[in-house]
Amino acid sequence: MINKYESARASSKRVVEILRNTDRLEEGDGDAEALTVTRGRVKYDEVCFSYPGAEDRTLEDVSFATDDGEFVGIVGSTGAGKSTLMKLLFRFYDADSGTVSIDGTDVTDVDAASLRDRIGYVSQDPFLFHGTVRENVAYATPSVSHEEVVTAAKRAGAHEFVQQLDDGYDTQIGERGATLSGGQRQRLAIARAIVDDPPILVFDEATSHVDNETEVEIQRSLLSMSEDRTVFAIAHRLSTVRSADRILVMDDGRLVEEGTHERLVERDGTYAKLWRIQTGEIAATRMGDPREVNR
Ligand SMILES: Nc1ncnc2c1ncn2[C@@H]1O[C@H](COP(=O)(O)OP(=O)(O)OP(=O)(O)O)[C@@H](O)[C@H]1O
Repeated sequence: MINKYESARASSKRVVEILRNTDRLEEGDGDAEALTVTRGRVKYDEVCFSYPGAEDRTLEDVSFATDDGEFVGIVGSTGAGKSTLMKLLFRFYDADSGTVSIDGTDVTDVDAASLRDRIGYVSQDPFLFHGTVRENVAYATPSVSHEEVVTAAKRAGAHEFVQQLDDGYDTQIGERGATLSGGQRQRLAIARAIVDDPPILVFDEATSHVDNETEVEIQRSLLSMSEDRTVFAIAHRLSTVRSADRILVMDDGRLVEEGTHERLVERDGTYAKLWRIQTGEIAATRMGDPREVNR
Protein backbone atom coordinates (compact mmCIF):
# COMPACT_ATOMS: atom_id res chain seq x y z
CA MET A 1 0.00 0.00 0.00
CA ILE A 2 2.85 2.37 0.81
CA ASN A 3 4.38 1.61 -2.59
CA LYS A 4 1.07 2.28 -4.32
CA TYR A 5 0.65 5.51 -2.40
CA GLU A 6 4.13 6.69 -3.43
CA SER A 7 3.49 5.87 -7.06
CA ALA A 8 0.04 7.56 -7.03
CA ARG A 9 1.57 10.63 -5.39
CA ALA A 10 4.23 10.90 -8.09
CA SER A 11 1.63 10.48 -10.84
CA SER A 12 -0.77 13.02 -9.38
CA LYS A 13 2.07 15.53 -9.07
CA ARG A 14 2.74 15.19 -12.78
CA VAL A 15 -0.96 15.46 -13.68
CA VAL A 16 -1.33 18.60 -11.57
CA GLU A 17 1.77 20.05 -13.22
CA ILE A 18 0.23 19.50 -16.66
CA LEU A 19 -3.12 21.00 -15.59
CA ARG A 20 -1.42 24.08 -14.15
CA ASN A 21 0.78 24.40 -17.18
CA THR A 22 -2.18 24.33 -19.59
CA ASP A 23 -3.85 27.13 -17.64
CA ARG A 24 -0.71 29.18 -17.78
CA LEU A 25 -0.20 28.80 -21.52
CA GLU A 26 -3.78 29.44 -22.48
CA GLU A 27 -3.77 32.79 -20.76
CA GLY A 28 -3.47 35.47 -23.39
CA ASP A 29 -4.41 33.04 -26.14
CA GLY A 30 -7.83 34.64 -26.47
CA ASP A 31 -7.05 36.80 -29.50
CA ALA A 32 -4.04 34.80 -30.63
CA GLU A 33 -3.82 34.15 -34.33
CA ALA A 34 -3.33 30.78 -35.97
CA LEU A 35 0.26 30.03 -36.96
CA THR A 36 1.12 30.43 -40.64
CA VAL A 37 4.30 28.71 -41.74
CA THR A 38 5.76 29.97 -44.99
CA ARG A 39 9.40 28.91 -45.08
CA GLY A 40 9.75 26.89 -41.89
CA ARG A 41 12.55 29.03 -40.46
CA VAL A 42 12.93 28.52 -36.73
CA LYS A 43 14.85 30.92 -34.53
CA TYR A 44 15.79 30.70 -30.86
CA ASP A 45 17.09 33.97 -29.48
CA GLU A 46 18.88 33.94 -26.10
CA VAL A 47 16.42 31.42 -24.68
CA CYS A 48 16.64 30.58 -20.96
CA PHE A 49 14.32 28.14 -19.25
CA SER A 50 13.89 26.38 -15.88
CA TYR A 51 11.17 23.83 -15.11
CA PRO A 52 8.64 25.13 -12.58
CA GLY A 53 10.03 24.57 -9.11
CA ALA A 54 13.48 23.53 -10.34
CA GLU A 55 16.50 25.37 -9.00
CA ASP A 56 18.81 24.92 -11.97
CA ARG A 57 18.37 26.26 -15.46
CA THR A 58 17.57 23.57 -18.00
CA LEU A 59 18.30 25.82 -20.98
CA GLU A 60 20.90 28.54 -20.72
CA ASP A 61 21.05 31.29 -23.32
CA VAL A 62 20.35 29.15 -26.39
CA SER A 63 20.47 30.93 -29.77
CA PHE A 64 20.35 29.48 -33.27
CA ALA A 65 18.50 30.09 -36.52
CA THR A 66 17.62 27.59 -39.23
CA ASP A 67 17.25 28.27 -42.93
CA ASP A 68 14.30 27.26 -45.15
CA GLY A 69 13.27 23.64 -44.71
CA GLU A 70 16.44 22.34 -43.09
CA PHE A 71 17.11 18.93 -41.59
CA VAL A 72 18.34 19.80 -38.10
CA GLY A 73 19.88 17.20 -35.80
CA ILE A 74 19.94 17.75 -32.04
CA VAL A 75 22.50 15.71 -30.14
CA GLY A 76 24.09 15.66 -26.71
CA SER A 77 24.41 13.45 -23.67
CA THR A 78 21.40 12.36 -21.66
CA GLY A 79 19.79 15.21 -19.72
CA ALA A 80 21.51 17.85 -21.90
CA GLY A 81 18.18 19.52 -22.70
CA LYS A 82 17.41 18.23 -26.20
CA SER A 83 13.75 17.36 -25.55
CA THR A 84 13.22 20.49 -23.47
CA LEU A 85 14.46 22.58 -26.40
CA MET A 86 11.70 21.14 -28.57
CA LYS A 87 9.03 21.42 -25.84
CA LEU A 88 9.42 25.20 -26.13
CA LEU A 89 8.73 25.07 -29.87
CA PHE A 90 5.37 23.40 -29.18
CA ARG A 91 4.76 25.71 -26.21
CA PHE A 92 4.43 22.84 -23.79
CA TYR A 93 6.37 25.41 -21.78
CA ASP A 94 7.32 29.02 -22.48
CA ALA A 95 10.84 30.42 -22.20
CA ASP A 96 11.62 32.41 -19.04
CA SER A 97 13.49 34.89 -21.22
CA GLY A 98 14.41 35.15 -24.88
CA THR A 99 12.18 34.25 -27.81
CA VAL A 100 11.32 31.28 -29.98
CA SER A 101 9.96 32.22 -33.39
CA ILE A 102 8.78 30.54 -36.57
CA ASP A 103 9.11 32.56 -39.77
CA GLY A 104 9.53 35.66 -37.66
CA THR A 105 6.43 35.11 -35.52
CA ASP A 106 7.00 34.71 -31.78
CA VAL A 107 5.38 31.40 -30.78
CA THR A 108 3.87 33.04 -27.70
CA ASP A 109 1.80 35.25 -30.03
CA VAL A 110 0.08 32.37 -31.78
CA ASP A 111 -2.68 30.05 -30.73
CA ALA A 112 -1.05 27.00 -29.08
CA ALA A 113 -3.49 24.58 -30.75
CA SER A 114 -2.58 25.85 -34.22
CA LEU A 115 1.09 25.49 -33.34
CA ARG A 116 0.64 21.82 -32.50
CA ASP A 117 -1.46 21.39 -35.61
CA ARG A 118 1.32 22.65 -37.88
CA ILE A 119 4.16 20.80 -36.19
CA GLY A 120 4.17 17.02 -36.47
CA TYR A 121 5.67 15.10 -33.57
CA VAL A 122 7.04 11.58 -33.36
CA SER A 123 7.84 10.57 -29.80
CA GLN A 124 10.42 8.03 -28.63
CA ASP A 125 7.70 5.59 -27.76
CA PRO A 126 4.81 6.35 -30.10
CA PHE A 127 1.37 5.33 -28.96
CA LEU A 128 -0.32 2.90 -31.28
CA PHE A 129 -3.70 1.49 -30.37
CA HIS A 130 -5.57 -1.72 -31.04
CA GLY A 131 -6.91 -1.10 -34.54
CA THR A 132 -5.85 -1.31 -38.17
CA VAL A 133 -2.73 0.19 -39.69
CA ARG A 134 -4.92 2.67 -41.56
CA GLU A 135 -6.77 3.76 -38.42
CA ASN A 136 -3.50 4.24 -36.60
CA VAL A 137 -2.00 6.42 -39.32
CA ALA A 138 -5.18 8.47 -39.80
CA TYR A 139 -6.34 8.77 -36.23
CA ALA A 140 -5.47 12.45 -35.68
CA THR A 141 -6.91 13.40 -39.07
CA PRO A 142 -9.80 10.99 -39.76
CA SER A 143 -10.82 12.90 -42.90
CA VAL A 144 -7.74 11.79 -44.86
CA SER A 145 -8.25 9.44 -47.79
CA HIS A 146 -6.74 5.99 -48.19
CA GLU A 147 -4.41 7.40 -50.88
CA GLU A 148 -3.13 10.00 -48.44
CA VAL A 149 -2.46 7.31 -45.84
CA VAL A 150 -0.51 5.28 -48.42
CA THR A 151 1.47 8.34 -49.59
CA ALA A 152 2.44 9.15 -46.00
CA ALA A 153 3.41 5.52 -45.36
CA LYS A 154 5.58 5.48 -48.50
CA ARG A 155 7.40 8.62 -47.47
CA ALA A 156 7.89 7.28 -43.96
CA GLY A 157 9.37 4.04 -45.31
CA ALA A 158 6.47 2.00 -43.92
CA HIS A 159 4.62 1.04 -47.10
CA GLU A 160 6.75 -2.00 -47.93
CA PHE A 161 6.34 -3.77 -44.64
CA VAL A 162 2.63 -2.83 -44.42
CA GLN A 163 2.04 -4.48 -47.78
CA GLN A 164 3.62 -7.65 -46.47
CA LEU A 165 1.22 -7.84 -43.51
CA ASP A 166 -1.65 -10.31 -43.92
CA ASP A 167 -4.33 -7.70 -44.59
CA GLY A 168 -2.12 -4.77 -45.65
CA TYR A 169 -3.54 -1.49 -44.37
CA ASP A 170 -6.48 -3.36 -42.81
CA THR A 171 -4.24 -5.48 -40.57
CA GLN A 172 -5.01 -5.28 -36.85
CA ILE A 173 -1.77 -4.37 -35.13
CA GLY A 174 -2.68 -5.41 -31.58
CA GLU A 175 -2.58 -3.53 -28.30
CA ARG A 176 0.10 -0.82 -28.55
CA GLY A 177 1.21 -2.22 -31.90
CA ALA A 178 2.32 -5.44 -30.23
CA THR A 179 2.67 -7.33 -33.50
CA LEU A 180 5.17 -4.81 -34.90
CA SER A 181 8.87 -4.26 -34.25
CA GLY A 182 10.09 -1.03 -32.61
CA GLY A 183 11.35 0.31 -35.94
CA GLN A 184 8.04 -0.48 -37.67
CA ARG A 185 6.12 1.30 -34.91
CA GLN A 186 8.31 4.38 -35.31
CA ARG A 187 7.85 4.42 -39.07
CA LEU A 188 4.07 4.19 -38.69
CA ALA A 189 4.29 7.04 -36.19
CA ILE A 190 6.23 9.08 -38.76
CA ALA A 191 3.50 8.33 -41.32
CA ARG A 192 0.89 9.48 -38.80
CA ALA A 193 2.80 12.68 -38.09
CA ILE A 194 3.10 13.65 -41.77
CA VAL A 195 -0.27 12.47 -43.09
CA ASP A 196 -1.64 16.01 -43.05
CA ASP A 197 1.65 17.37 -44.37
CA PRO A 198 2.86 19.60 -41.51
CA PRO A 199 5.57 22.06 -42.57
CA ILE A 200 7.63 21.25 -39.47
CA LEU A 201 8.33 17.80 -38.03
CA VAL A 202 9.98 16.93 -34.72
CA PHE A 203 11.31 13.40 -34.42
CA ASP A 204 12.53 12.03 -31.09
CA GLU A 205 14.60 8.96 -31.81
CA ALA A 206 13.93 5.80 -29.82
CA THR A 207 16.76 5.09 -27.41
CA SER A 208 16.18 1.34 -27.40
CA HIS A 209 18.16 -0.81 -29.77
CA VAL A 210 16.98 -1.04 -33.36
CA ASP A 211 18.69 -3.27 -35.88
CA ASN A 212 20.96 -1.78 -38.55
CA GLU A 213 18.48 -2.17 -41.36
CA THR A 214 15.74 -0.37 -39.43
CA GLU A 215 18.15 2.36 -38.44
CA VAL A 216 19.07 3.00 -42.07
CA GLU A 217 15.36 2.90 -43.04
CA ILE A 218 14.58 5.57 -40.45
CA GLN A 219 17.52 7.69 -41.61
CA ARG A 220 16.28 7.46 -45.17
CA SER A 221 12.74 8.39 -44.26
CA LEU A 222 13.97 11.41 -42.28
CA LEU A 223 16.03 12.55 -45.26
CA SER A 224 13.03 12.14 -47.52
CA MET A 225 10.78 14.01 -45.03
CA SER A 226 13.19 16.93 -44.99
CA GLU A 227 12.99 17.50 -48.74
CA ASP A 228 10.00 19.80 -48.33
CA ARG A 229 9.74 20.63 -44.64
CA THR A 230 11.83 21.56 -41.63
CA VAL A 231 12.77 18.45 -39.67
CA PHE A 232 14.21 18.44 -36.17
CA ALA A 233 15.59 15.06 -35.17
CA ILE A 234 16.63 14.50 -31.56
CA ALA A 235 19.20 11.79 -32.08
CA HIS A 236 20.76 9.35 -29.66
CA ARG A 237 22.67 7.62 -32.43
CA LEU A 238 24.77 10.25 -34.19
CA SER A 239 24.55 8.31 -37.46
CA THR A 240 20.85 9.28 -37.62
CA VAL A 241 21.73 12.93 -38.22
CA ARG A 242 25.03 12.51 -40.02
CA SER A 243 23.52 13.97 -43.21
CA ALA A 244 21.73 16.84 -41.45
CA ASP A 245 22.11 20.38 -42.81
CA ARG A 246 22.81 21.54 -39.29
CA ILE A 247 23.60 19.67 -36.09
CA LEU A 248 23.00 21.38 -32.73
CA VAL A 249 25.18 19.99 -29.96
CA MET A 250 23.73 20.44 -26.47
CA ASP A 251 25.67 20.07 -23.26
CA ASP A 252 24.25 20.79 -19.83
CA GLY A 253 21.53 23.11 -21.18
CA ARG A 254 23.83 25.06 -23.47
CA LEU A 255 24.24 24.97 -27.21
CA VAL A 256 27.97 24.32 -27.37
CA GLU A 257 28.53 23.60 -31.08
CA GLU A 258 26.66 23.90 -34.34
CA GLY A 259 27.46 22.81 -37.88
CA THR A 260 27.49 19.93 -40.33
CA HIS A 261 28.87 16.54 -39.38
CA GLU A 262 32.08 17.15 -41.35
CA ARG A 263 32.66 20.58 -39.80
CA LEU A 264 32.03 19.31 -36.29
CA VAL A 265 34.34 16.32 -36.68
CA GLU A 266 37.03 18.68 -38.01
CA ARG A 267 36.50 21.01 -35.07
CA ASP A 268 37.46 18.18 -32.73
CA GLY A 269 35.24 19.32 -29.83
CA THR A 270 32.26 17.79 -27.99
CA TYR A 271 30.62 16.33 -31.10
CA ALA A 272 33.86 14.80 -32.36
CA LYS A 273 34.34 13.16 -28.98
CA LEU A 274 30.80 11.74 -28.99
CA TRP A 275 31.29 10.55 -32.57
CA ARG A 276 34.53 8.77 -31.69
CA ILE A 277 32.85 7.06 -28.75
CA GLN A 278 29.87 5.93 -30.82
CA THR A 279 31.80 4.83 -33.88
CA GLY A 280 34.19 2.97 -31.63
CA GLU A 281 31.27 1.23 -29.99
CA ILE A 282 29.35 0.60 -33.17
CA ALA A 283 32.25 -0.08 -35.55
CA ALA A 284 31.64 -3.79 -35.35
CA THR A 285 28.10 -3.40 -36.67
CA ARG A 286 28.98 -0.76 -39.31
CA MET A 287 27.43 2.70 -39.21
CA GLY A 288 24.80 3.23 -41.89
CA ASP A 289 25.14 6.29 -44.09
CA PRO A 290 21.77 6.81 -45.83
CA ARG A 291 23.40 8.73 -48.65
CA GLU A 292 25.33 5.62 -49.59
CA VAL A 293 22.21 3.51 -49.40
CA ASN A 294 20.37 5.97 -51.65
CA ARG A 295 23.06 5.88 -54.30
N1 LIG B 1 9.03 17.88 -16.43
C1 LIG B 1 10.22 18.11 -15.87
N2 LIG B 1 10.33 18.71 -14.66
C2 LIG B 1 11.54 18.97 -14.11
N3 LIG B 1 12.72 18.67 -14.69
C3 LIG B 1 12.68 18.07 -15.90
C4 LIG B 1 11.44 17.76 -16.56
N4 LIG B 1 11.73 17.16 -17.74
C5 LIG B 1 13.08 17.12 -17.82
N5 LIG B 1 13.65 17.65 -16.72
C6 LIG B 1 15.10 17.80 -16.47
O1 LIG B 1 15.63 18.69 -17.42
C7 LIG B 1 16.93 18.25 -17.87
C8 LIG B 1 16.93 18.10 -19.37
O2 LIG B 1 16.04 17.06 -19.73
P1 LIG B 1 15.71 16.69 -21.24
O3 LIG B 1 14.68 15.61 -21.21
O4 LIG B 1 15.42 17.90 -22.02
O5 LIG B 1 17.14 16.08 -21.69
P2 LIG B 1 17.50 15.26 -22.99
O6 LIG B 1 18.76 15.84 -23.49
O7 LIG B 1 16.34 15.22 -23.91
O8 LIG B 1 17.77 13.81 -22.37
P3 LIG B 1 17.53 12.34 -22.98
O9 LIG B 1 18.58 12.14 -24.03
O10 LIG B 1 17.78 11.46 -21.79
O11 LIG B 1 16.12 12.25 -23.49
C9 LIG B 1 17.20 16.96 -17.11
O12 LIG B 1 18.01 17.27 -16.00
C10 LIG B 1 15.84 16.49 -16.67
O13 LIG B 1 15.93 15.77 -15.47
